[in-house]
This record gives sequence, C-alpha cells and structure tokens, in this order.
Amino acid sequence: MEAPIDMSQLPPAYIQSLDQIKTLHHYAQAHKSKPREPKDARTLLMRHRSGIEFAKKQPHQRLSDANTILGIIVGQPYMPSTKSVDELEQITIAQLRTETHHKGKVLLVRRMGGLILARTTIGSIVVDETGTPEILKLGHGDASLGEDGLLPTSVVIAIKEPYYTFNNEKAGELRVDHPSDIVHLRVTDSRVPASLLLEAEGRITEIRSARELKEAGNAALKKKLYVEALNCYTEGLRESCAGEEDIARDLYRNRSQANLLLERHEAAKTDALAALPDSSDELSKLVDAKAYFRAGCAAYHLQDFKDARSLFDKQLQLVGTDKDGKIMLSKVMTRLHEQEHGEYDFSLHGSRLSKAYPRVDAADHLTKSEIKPSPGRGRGLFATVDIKPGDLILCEKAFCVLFEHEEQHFKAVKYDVRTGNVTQGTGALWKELVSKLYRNPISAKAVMALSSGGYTSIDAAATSPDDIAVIDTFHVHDIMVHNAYGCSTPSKKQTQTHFGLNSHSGEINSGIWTHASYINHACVCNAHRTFIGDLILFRATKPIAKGEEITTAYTQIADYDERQKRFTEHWGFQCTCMLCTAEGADTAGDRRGRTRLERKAQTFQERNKLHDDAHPPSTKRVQEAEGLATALKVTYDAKRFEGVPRNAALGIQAWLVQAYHDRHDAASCLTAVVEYFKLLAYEDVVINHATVTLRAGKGSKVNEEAVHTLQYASKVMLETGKRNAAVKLDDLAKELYLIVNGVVDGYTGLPA
Ligand SMILES: C[S@@+](CC[C@H](N)C(=O)[O-])C[C@H]1O[C@@H](n2cnc3c(N)ncnc32)[C@H](O)[C@@H]1O
Repeated sequence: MEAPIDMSQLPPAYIQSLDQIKTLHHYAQAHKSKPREPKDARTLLMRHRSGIEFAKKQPHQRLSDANTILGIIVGQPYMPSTKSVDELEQITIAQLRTETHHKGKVLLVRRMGGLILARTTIGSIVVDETGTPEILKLGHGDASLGEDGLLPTSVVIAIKEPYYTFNNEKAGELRVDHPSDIVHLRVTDSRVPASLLLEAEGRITEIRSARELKEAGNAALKKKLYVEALNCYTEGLRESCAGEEDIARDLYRNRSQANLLLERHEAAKTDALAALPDSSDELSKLVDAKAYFRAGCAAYHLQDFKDARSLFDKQLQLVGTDKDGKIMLSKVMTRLHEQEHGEYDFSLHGSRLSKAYPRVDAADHLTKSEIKPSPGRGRGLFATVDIKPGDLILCEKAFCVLFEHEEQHFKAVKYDVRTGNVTQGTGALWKELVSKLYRNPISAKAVMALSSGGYTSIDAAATSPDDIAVIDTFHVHDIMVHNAYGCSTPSKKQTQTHFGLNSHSGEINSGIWTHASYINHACVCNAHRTFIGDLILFRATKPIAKGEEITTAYTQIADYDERQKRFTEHWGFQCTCMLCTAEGADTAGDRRGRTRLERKAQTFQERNKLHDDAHPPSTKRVQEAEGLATALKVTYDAKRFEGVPRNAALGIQAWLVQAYHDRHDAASCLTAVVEYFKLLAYEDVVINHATVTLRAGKGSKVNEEAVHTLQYASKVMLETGKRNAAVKLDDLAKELYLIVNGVVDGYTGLPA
C-alpha cells in the first residue's frame, strides 16, 4: 500500500521542491480565470531547446541524488472530455484563461518543437492557426511510443477542453492530464484550418494506396517502429477500397502483430479476427492460421485461456502441425489447470524469475472467492467454499506492477493538492497504470470499478468519442492509492531461501491486483499475502467457512493510535476488528504505559542478542526478560483480550523461547512456546512429548516468529530424545511456514 513519506528522511532539496509545488498551487489559485499573458515566440523556443538538452543529460533521475528532484503534483482534478471534437467550440491560444478548464472548447494546434521526455511529464511547444505558440505539457503519455507516437508532427492535434495552468516558473502552459483529451486529426480532415495545413512531415501522407501503406507498415515493423507500422496499417485500411479485400485482410493481420508488440492485446485480437476469411485454398489456410495464432496469443495475454485454446485449436486444424502453436497450446492447458484447480508449480515459477523477467507466466485462480456487499465496508471478498488453514484462497497476476529496478520506474515525491498529503512510491506506477489502461480499454473496466475513496467521476469507460476510450487520470490516481499493494523484488532465490517470499524490500515496488483489491482490512485477519514476481498469493491463516468474508491486514503498525490514524487518513475508515475493539477500550494512559514497556523490552532484546546454545544468556538476563514479559502481559485485561493477540508481549516471549533452548532448559522452553501461542490467541494449545495440538482461533494471528518458536520446541524434543513429538512439531512449523511464506519451498526443518 502507498507509504506516507517520512519527511525527516528527505534531502533538503526535496523539501524545497515541495515548498515550490505548494507555493505554485497557491499562486495558481490566486490567478484563476485571468487572461493569458502573451509570450515571445523566440524566447519560448530557445528555452524549449535548452530544456530538451537538459532532459537528455538527465535520463535517470533518482531520489537518492539530492541534487535532482522529482516532484509529482496531483493537481486539482478536472474531468476528461466526453465530447467529440465536433461537439466543441474552437478557440485560439490567445483566448485561454489562466488556471481554467475550458469546458466546451477545443484548441487545434500543431507541434513545432521536439519533445522533452522527462520522467514525470512530456513537454513540447505547439502553435495554433494564428501562429501563437504555447507550452504543452502531457501529465501522462506512453513514452515508449516515442515522439511520433505521442504527438506526431504529421497531424493536427485537437486538445479537447484544454486546461491552462502554470508551470514551475509561473509561466502559463497547456496541461493535458487525460490522454484521451488529445485527438489526432489527419491533414485531410475538413476540420483542420487552412493555416494549419502543414507540409506533410510524416511519411504517411506521401503514400496513397492501401498496398503501398501495407508495404510501408511492413518495413516499419521490420525496423521495430511499431507505432509507425500501426499508423501505416490504419491509414491503409482507410484507403482500401472495394475489391481490395485481400489487402484489407493483410492490413488487419499485420496490424494485429503491431498491436501485439505494443501490448495492445484487445486490439490485436480484434484485428486478427477481422483478417479471417473462410479458408478456401492452401495459401489462405496458411495466412488464416497466422491470424488465429495471433488472436490466440492476444487472448493468452488477456488471460482468456478458454478462448486462447479454441483459437490455437483452430490454427492447428488449419495447418496440421506447427511448433509455436503446439507450444502455446500446451501452455494454455497448464494455465487452464491452474485457473480451475489452483494447483501451481510455484517452485518452477519462482525459479524462472529474475530482475530481467520479474513477471510470472501463470493464470489467476479466483474461484474460491466472490465479490459481494460487505455491510459498512462497501464491497468485500467472500469465500465460495470452506477453506482450511494453509489453503490457497486466491492467486492473481497483477493488472499492472512496477518494480523499482525497472526502466520505467522512478522515485518521486507526490504532493496531492487536495489533501496536502505527501507520499512516495506510486508516482511511476500511476503513469504506468494510465498507459496500460489506454492500451487495453476493455480490461480497464475492472480497474475503474475499484474503490477510489469517494472520487466521483464521469462514467468514462462507457464513452469513447473520437474512437478513443476515455479514462479519468485522477480517478485512476485515487483508485491506485486505495488499492495498490507493495510487493517484494522478484528473484530466483525467493522460492529457495527460508522465508524468501516474505522478504520485503522497503515496499517501493507496487501494483494493482483487481480481484484481491476487494479484500477488506482486519488487523486480526484470516488471509496472509505473499508475492512471487507479479503473482499475489493469499493463504488462509485459519478456517474460513463458505460465505465468510476474507480479510487481510493492510498494515502491521503495532501502535493502536498510529494505526487508526493511518486507516483514517489513507483509506477513510476506522478499524473495528476484535483486536482494535479490545485495544480501543484501553485508556490512553494504559496504552502509553504498554508502549513504554514494549520499547524497554525491544531495547533489552537489541542489547542481548541471542546466538546459539554455545553462548547461552545468563540467569540474570533471563530473569530480567521474564520480568519484562510478565509486566507486559499484565497490561492486558484478561477478559477483554480473551481470544485476541497480545502483540506487545510477543517479542520478549520469543526471546525467552530461544533463551531457554540455548540454556538446555527443555521444560521452560516448551512452557514458553505454549505461552507464545496463547499470546497469539491460539486455542487448545498443548505441547508435551505425548500430545501436540494447537488450533487457530477466530482472533488469532500468525507470524514468522511463531514458526521459529515451534522449531525450537521441535529441537528441544529431538535433543531430549522425543523424536515423534519433534516430528509433529516440525510438521506444524511447516504448516505455519506455508501460511506465512506462501510456499513451502525454502523451509529448513529438522535434520534427518
Ligand atoms: C482496497 S479497498 C477494499 C474494497 C472496498 N471495500 C470496495 O468496496 O471496493 C479499500 C477500501 O475498503 C474500505 N475498507 C476496507 N477495510 C475496511 C474496514 N475494516 N472497515 C471499513 N471499511 C473498510 C475502505 O473504504 C477502504 O478505503
């Protein structure tokens, strides 16, 4: 989940930058609706050129560098235009007003400068039909599309309902935050004013016939100029006339390939299917097979494995046999098995991970849960079957995830002018998410349906004027803030090392999982999450009955007041789970006293680190720890805390478990383990050489330490010759390990 920033950790330059952002915001508010100040074209262009040079020299700005500052401002939201260009009244740049959203208006401009591809924005200079230049800043845009993909110079750009605001230097600029507010008008378009009929700079307008455009597209595809190829094929389709059905099919089939390469899987599938005739002769069978293969690949990427199976089947029926088709079909069958049964080869998936390949090729398994209303919490996720502790509840691939080592990632401070909140960690994800949503607008609907904490937008997904899906960027932002999960950095080692999946890397990586996002929070929850690459796994920590709500802990903040503050500020709720109810009924003084004692216990543990049984702690130290543990336990009202964890006492109790083990005090060690599980609110806890039982209670919790304490109990049994009890305890430790780690891999248990 998005982390609030610790201002004391920021370099001074950041604080300055934030102050600038805040000052700018106030300046803009004070200059609302004033006439735009004219600008000198020469100065504007010169400054733009030096901006381009500067951006080229700083391709990788990082937070660690105190001299380079990335700040993202989440501005005062304005809605994306849901009108088509034809419905809007044309205005000129001179008519713009400062800090104003020009509703009902459209600006027609052409780009005259290069692009400044900065990490947080994309900038250029545009000129309107009167020759007036102005700065254009795109808050979001798929930089991978390149200059001509983003703002081609071969077209006229319509900026729908333009927003005119101020840049860092308090100079006016056109700001486009919603990519759908930009429409490309071909120069042949009758709406383009004569003065903007530029000399064709792009190649598209030089070529006329559909066949020539197909050849140009193929040449561009070979050179990996995918956007150019796409534009050529699209233009070719517009130019193709009656009698040219074969060429049109080629154009669709080839555009499908360009779309696949641009990760526009929905469009890739539509195009591939549009290319299909009834295969009559051998040659058309071959090209049809190619189209089925492409449609199958697109369906695979869209996780529609049933559809993918039927498409690859059709491909193979046409050609008899094909190596690539067979490989894909075999992968599809594995995915269908994962999807239906929730059975995954997690070791294999983990072993394929690396920083270069941080995403897993796996299916979602979602059938054990469904979205339903959760009284007082909006919607929630509910079990559709009885689920046992340790069972996989769900496994889902991210809709979008960004890892901090990836090229598109950058670290930036984000300042939200609406709330004054300063956060870190999701600026880059926001940009990536918007790009991905535009690339696949149908899948976008699942993301746009997520909770946004009260942001009310237009039903943007339902409208697509000018054939462009409309997505409200600010809505996406708020959805991301309320739903993103922080995840670990993927590596091969994750599934090979002890608690490898649990090792978090500071939560800078984050992503959106659309189904898992429906899980509501409870501090004492019934589902624990881990990650393998971009796969999120939830396992049951206790029995979950069919129809019961699935809950997870959004944050593990120990202090009650701090925790509630975070819930209120970040997610807009107060937690009323069993733990919060019990802790909330303590007096403020009780809580303060407990926190003081807990800190004392933590300091004691830090000063008295345990090593092994060759270096056991002294009796005096153990007595000190026992005193602290007792003092902490009595801070809990026995009745009120029945059945809920007594978190503050856990750390020192775990220290005692190891201390007794290291001192070869078997009886005390086992008693301390029993006590540890009682503190976790486990029920029926019996651990002796004859009986080993523990049962997760309604309010119990589980953690890494619980696994370790059971391992110490197991060791003690082994060392005292009680092998059966040792094995039982080791099995229990392994069961808990599976819950906490997500997979059993990496577990280091008893020696044989
Ligand atoms: C990730 S979403 C969970 C799904 C959400 N309930 C929905 O309807 O889409 C997070 C939001 O759910 C609500 N929520 C989650 N846990 C809650 C709880 N324990 N009590 C009340 N509201 C909760 C809050 O509105 C929070 O901002």
